[in-house]
This record gives sequence, C-alpha cells and structure tokens, in this order.
Amino acid sequence: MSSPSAAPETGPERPLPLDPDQRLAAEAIAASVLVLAGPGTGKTTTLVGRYRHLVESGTPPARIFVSTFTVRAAAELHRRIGDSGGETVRRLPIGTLHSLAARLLTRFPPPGCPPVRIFDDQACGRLIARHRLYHSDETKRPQDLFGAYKDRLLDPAAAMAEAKAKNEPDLIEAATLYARYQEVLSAEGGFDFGDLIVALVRGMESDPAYRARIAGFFDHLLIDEFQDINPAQERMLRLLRDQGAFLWAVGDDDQCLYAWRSADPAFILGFEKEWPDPALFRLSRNYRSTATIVDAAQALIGGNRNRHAKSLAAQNPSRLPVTVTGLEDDEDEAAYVLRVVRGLAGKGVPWHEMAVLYRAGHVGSRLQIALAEAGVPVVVRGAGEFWQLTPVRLTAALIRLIANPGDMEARALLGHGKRVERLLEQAPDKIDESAPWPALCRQVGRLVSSTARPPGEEGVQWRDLCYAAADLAAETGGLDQFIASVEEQRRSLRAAEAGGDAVVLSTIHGAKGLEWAAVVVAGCEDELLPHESAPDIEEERRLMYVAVTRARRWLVLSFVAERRKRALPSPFLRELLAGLDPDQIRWNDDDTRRRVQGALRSADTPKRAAFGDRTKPPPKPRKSGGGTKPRGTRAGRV
Ligand SMILES: Nc1ncnc2c1ncn2[C@@H]1O[C@H](COP(=O)(O)OP(=O)(O)OP(=O)(O)O)[C@@H](O)[C@H]1O
Repeated sequence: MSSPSAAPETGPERPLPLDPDQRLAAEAIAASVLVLAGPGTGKTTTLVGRYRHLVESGTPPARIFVSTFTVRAAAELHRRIGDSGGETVRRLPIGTLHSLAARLLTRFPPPGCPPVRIFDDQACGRLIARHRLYHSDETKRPQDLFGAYKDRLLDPAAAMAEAKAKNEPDLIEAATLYARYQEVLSAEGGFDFGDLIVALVRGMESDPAYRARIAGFFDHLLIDEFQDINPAQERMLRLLRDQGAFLWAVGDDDQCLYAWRSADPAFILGFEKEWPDPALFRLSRNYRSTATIVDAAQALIGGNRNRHAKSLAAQNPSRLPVTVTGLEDDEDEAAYVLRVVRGLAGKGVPWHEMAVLYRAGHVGSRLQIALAEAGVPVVVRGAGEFWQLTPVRLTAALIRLIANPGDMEARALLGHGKRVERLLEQAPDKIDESAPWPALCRQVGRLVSSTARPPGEEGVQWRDLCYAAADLAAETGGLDQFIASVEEQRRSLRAAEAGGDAVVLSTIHGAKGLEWAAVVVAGCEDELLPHESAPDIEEERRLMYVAVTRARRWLVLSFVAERRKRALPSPFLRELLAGLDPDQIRWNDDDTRRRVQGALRSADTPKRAAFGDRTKPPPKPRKSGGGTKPRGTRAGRV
C-alpha cells in the first residue's frame, strides 16, 4: 500500500499525473497483470490510476474490488481514490481479501452453507476458553494454530493426516483441537476470519453452478501488496480470475514481511508461469527518496538471493548523507532520538513527517517514554503502548502485587487464567520478597519471562519485554515511585497522542506502505535486526529494507553498545553503507565507523553461518543517478 497516511487526516487527494510506465501499467489489457516494482516507485499511485482509468472507461465502481493488506490501508485507499464515479467513497468495495470473501459469501451463500455469522478474534477467544481448547504446550496460541491451517486450506482431516504423516505428537494434538474447534464453532453458526476464504473456495471448487453465480459480480480485482498473499487467498483469487474477473496486482517481493504468517513470495516470483494471459510491468523510478537512500537500500537488498531483479532510479538526485550513530545504551539512544526530532522540528519539519522505527517492541519502550515526557507529540503504532503489552503488564502488575499483596488494582491488572495461576504459584519459590527493590523487580521479570513464554521469535520478544519492564521498574526508587512513574508516563503518552500532528513510533511491520520526510531506525544491532531467533535472514533483510525505504530525505540509523548485554552493530549497516561514497555517510564519531566496519567480522561466526548467505558482502551497485542495476536477477481483517 502506499504513502502519506502519516499526515493528519485530509480530504480526498488530487490524482497525481502518472509517468509513462505507470500509465502503461494502469491501462493494461490482459487477464492477469502484475506490476512488480521496488519501494517508492508509485505502485499504489498506479493502482489508484488503474481504478480511475477503469471508472473513466465506464466500469461502475461497484464492480471493482480493491484489496489492501489491512483495514487501515483500506481507509487510506478510500482517501486516495476519492469520490469516483459519483459513488459515496465510504461504500466503495475496498477492503482486505477477507472482506472480499465476506461480501461474496453474504451475497451468495454456497449451497448448504449456513448464513455467515462472523466471530471476531475476541468471540473466538471466548469460545476457545469455554471449551478449553488449549494446546498442552500453552505457548501455542489456539487462534494462531487454527488460522495457520486455514491459511493453507487444510481442513481438520487434512491437518490430522499431515500430523500423522509427520508422526509428531504436538501436531496430532493441534489437529485434534482444530477438529474440535471447528465443531463447536459451526455448532454456534460461527465463521472466524480464516473460514471466510476457506468457505468461499470450497463452495466454488465443489459446485460449478455456484461458481457461475458468483461470476461477474466483480469485473476487476485490484490487489495491493500481492507479495504477502497466502495460499488460501491465492486460490480464491485464482478461482475468481477463472470465472472471468480481471486480476490486476501490484507488489514487491523485496517487501514480503509475512512469511511467518503463511505469505509465500513464490506467488509473486512465479506469477508469469502460473497465471493465465499474464502481463508483467515494471516501474523503476523511485519518487520517494534521495539518491543516497536509494543507493543504500539497493546495496542492502542486493544481499538477498531469492528475489526478482529490479532497477530503481532515484528521481531526487540529492546526496544528503545518511547519519549513523553509535551510542552507549538505550537511555543514550532515547536522548539522542529526542535531540534528532527536536533538531528537525527546529528546521521546520512537522512532527508528522518524522518516524522512529524499530524491529522489536521493547526497543520502543524508552523512546516512547523519553519523547512523551519531553512533550513531543507521538503516536504509537505497531506493537502498541508499552505498558499495555501483555508481558509488560504482567511484569508490572506482579511486581506491584509482590511488593504489596493488598494492591487490588495490581491483582486486577494481572488478570486470570492458567498463566496467571502458574505465575502466582511459582512466585513464592522464585522471588525473594525481602530482596532489595531492583533485585526484586528483576526476579519478577525473569519469572514472567520464563512462564508461558511463546516459542520462537515471539518468545524472545516476550523475554525482552519482560526484562525491559523490569529494568524500568528497577530504576525507580521503590514501589510508590514505580506506580507514580508508570502513571506519569502513560499520562504523557495519552497527552502526546491527543494531537494529530505527531511523531510516529512504530515497529517496522507497522510502517509498511508509509513514508515520512525523516526516519530514524533505532536498535540497528546484531541479534535485534536481524533478530536472533528469526529463521530467515532474507526476511530480516527485507525488514531493514522496508524501514530505510520509508524515508524521503533524512535517514538516521542508531545502534547501542549495550542493551542489557553487549551488542554489536547490525551487519546490515555495513551492507547498506557499502552502496555509498564516504561523503554520503555522516558518522557521529570514528569509533562508530570502526564498529560498523568491523561488524562483518563479528558476523562471521559459526552461529551466523547457520544463516547461509548473511555474511556475504553485497557488491557496490552503480549510482542511481544513471539507474542502479541490482545484481542477479495473520492476515488482514474484515
Ligand atoms: N508519477 C509520479 N510523479 C510524482 N510523484 C509520484 C509519482 N508516482 C508516485 N509518486 C510519489 O512517490 C511516492 C511513493 O508512491 P507510492 O506510495 O504509490 O509508492 P509504492 O510503490 O506503493 O511504495 P511502497 O511499495 O514503498 O509502499 C509518493 O509520495 C507518491 O506521491
């Protein structure tokens, strides 16, 4: 999706004139069209152009479905498309692929399919709790387990067959729960989000008459972020395409960030082979960023092997340097980021034209607090407000409860359920109530971290959030100061968030499709970015790529030497800076330069080697002034 939603709400946008390549793509006549292009090349702008072209050529807006990855992106597209063809913008069929399925199912229920009654995440959670459909490995969230089956179009029988073939007790248990869940869900007449696409696909696959009834309801399907579709979504689009709908999609395999949620970049990589009457268009002018940023981004992404080659030529020739700043610890980093945003504001850059992005939610904790306390207006996106994140809330509430067993508010904050019961059971053994305040806080952080910690990357983030909360608590003088400081921080955040003109603080995932004049990427450290538990180094590199390509003019990259343990600069820093001349890099000091340039050696360890090509330095690309040629060739909501 696209861009300036960082700005405060405005009315519909005036359409941008398309460049010749964008126009060709927007006016393409083929059954299946893919516009494959890098960041900032105007994919979403071209999608809006396609929409206008169709409407101007006589297609009623109601017969064009525009799909976006998230509900928020749909709202943004409504704004960009504006009031077309006299239809009320609000009622135009623009939404996620789940909402496409919901519309079709409601309008055309498949034979034998009960009326669609959508259960949202909370309703599903209540159903799961009522029937106690929890995996014995409690770290596995039931909704995620069941959703992953649906993303792959596996019904309970297929899930069980797969589990038995692998002969893994964990999987057999999951498949058994899945079967039970589907039983109780359908007994209540409920459809969860994943069911919507599954039901539509099943109906269309099994009944030609039903397929024929759906045919022609939408003449055109316009799909944004095609790189992130999962197998169920791909199947649905293919069936609709087979019934005569024209598919027109934009995407960038280099921005696929959801492989962990069944998104499969193979769909975009294999488009020309797999789709009927395919036409592939490429856009290569980057309208967003300076030549420096484009060069750096190209050098970075050149390190990935599994990708389509794309050229990217910056339309803004500016060679304004990228700033790279090494700091001592996260407190220093927060103070630094505060100086950066104030400095930019001093130059007249509006707050909403600045973003601070990070890979993991806990990196945002100090930043949120430092900016909000200094009175800088902020809006927190992605993971959300620090003290409300589950591991943080549990840590803070348990610290309070242990320090004062009569604290009823803390007991309420802790909540209920098996996890909380286990925490309370283990607390007397694991926590020495008479320990000094900082030690007590850290003991609680360790307990919450080790109890009910989710597996994989989520578990590492859980641990980091618990430790970050415990550290912040430990730094206050004691219980009363802790309660007061959390209150104060939350009040500052609420006040800071009240205004529309605010600095965006976001995880990189939450920044997808957006752009700002200035972007700070904080926490550019090895084991954080790339994340220590991420299974796929190429997806980590794509994350860094998405982060840096959100910037139009100013790009600031910061890292610290110590974030609870000694930290090394991210090897990605060196990779991306390899695309720049020395005068395009501003180091805060020589030590930072030495540390970054030494980062590749540190990455060259047996542990790192497990990530395959991660230590391979990318070649220096040509400058984008003449067109840089790179080398080598849970889903949305209704
Ligand atoms: N033809 C054009 N002329 C001038 N500016 C353009 C043109 N096309 C796009 N832009 C501008 O380029 C920026 C990026 O456009 P857009 O968000 O559509 O790109 P995108 O390819 O969808 O980006 P990403 O994939 O990185 O999210 C926007 O600020 C947009 O206004």
